Amino acid sequence: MASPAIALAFLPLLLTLLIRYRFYFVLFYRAVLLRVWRDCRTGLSREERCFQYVLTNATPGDPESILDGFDSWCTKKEFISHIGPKKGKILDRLLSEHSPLTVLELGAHCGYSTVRIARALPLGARLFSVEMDQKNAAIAEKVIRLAGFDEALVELIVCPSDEVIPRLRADFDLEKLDFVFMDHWKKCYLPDLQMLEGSGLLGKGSMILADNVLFPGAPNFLRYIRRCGLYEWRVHRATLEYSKGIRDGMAELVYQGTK
Ligand SMILES: C[S@@+](CC[C@H](N)C(=O)[O-])C[C@H]1O[C@@H](n2cnc3c(N)ncnc32)[C@H](O)[C@@H]1O
Ligand SMILES: [Mg+2]
Repeated sequence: MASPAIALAFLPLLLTLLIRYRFYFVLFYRAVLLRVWRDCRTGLSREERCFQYVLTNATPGDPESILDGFDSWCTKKEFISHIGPKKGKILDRLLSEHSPLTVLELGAHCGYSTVRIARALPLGARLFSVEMDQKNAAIAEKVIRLAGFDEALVELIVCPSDEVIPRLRADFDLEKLDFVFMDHWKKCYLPDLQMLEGSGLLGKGSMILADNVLFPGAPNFLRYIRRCGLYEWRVHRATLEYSKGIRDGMAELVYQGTK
């Protein structure tokens, strides 16, 4: 007799939690449960499913239609953590304001942000995109070439960031990085930033844009940039890609070094 009464007593609390955290429940459903179910049903990864959709719906050589294909899939079908159209517009604006000639991207995944960056670069620019997962990189490579970008503009480096950063100067003939987009595992943001500082590739005015610093979050990275005194910085507040109601942000850093 006691259990229905206990259940009733907890009902308001349960409802409050459900309402307060509804966006996180939706994200968990879309990013985890739906993904596992579709992986089993199709025998494909979510990246492969997404790529198949883009391939059938986008126009080769047209980066806009490729980005639209990704956005449409990720909004209507499955969550994939591309930067997405809303935060993507902040990235677009910063690129058009700074016209960087040498760009490093950490975490290409399926190549969505790679295409987004490449299409905004001035003539003669080079984009080095780093992705450590072989399967993701294989999709990214196809997406980049489908968008019409050749290897002179976009070079995909299949390697963990901490192995490639120390080799950038010698192996890729780089003197200075004008723009770095960080969107790989959040625990790598701080060590990779410090490795970039040590490499001498950051010069006065080099910009670093780091995605998802509020969700999933990169607290050590934010603490460091607040204290180190090497950067002018701000956080662009936004919502998580392809989600409503989950607060996220991108950190924009401008290196104040002397080079
Ligand atoms: C959030 S996804 C990147 C999304 C992509 N930037 C976009 O907006 O379309 C993160 C990717 O970073 C890759 N990654 C994570 N840590 C890495 C590292 N240390 N070095 C290279 N790639 C890494 C993962 O394999 C994954 O594909
Ligand atoms: Mg991201």
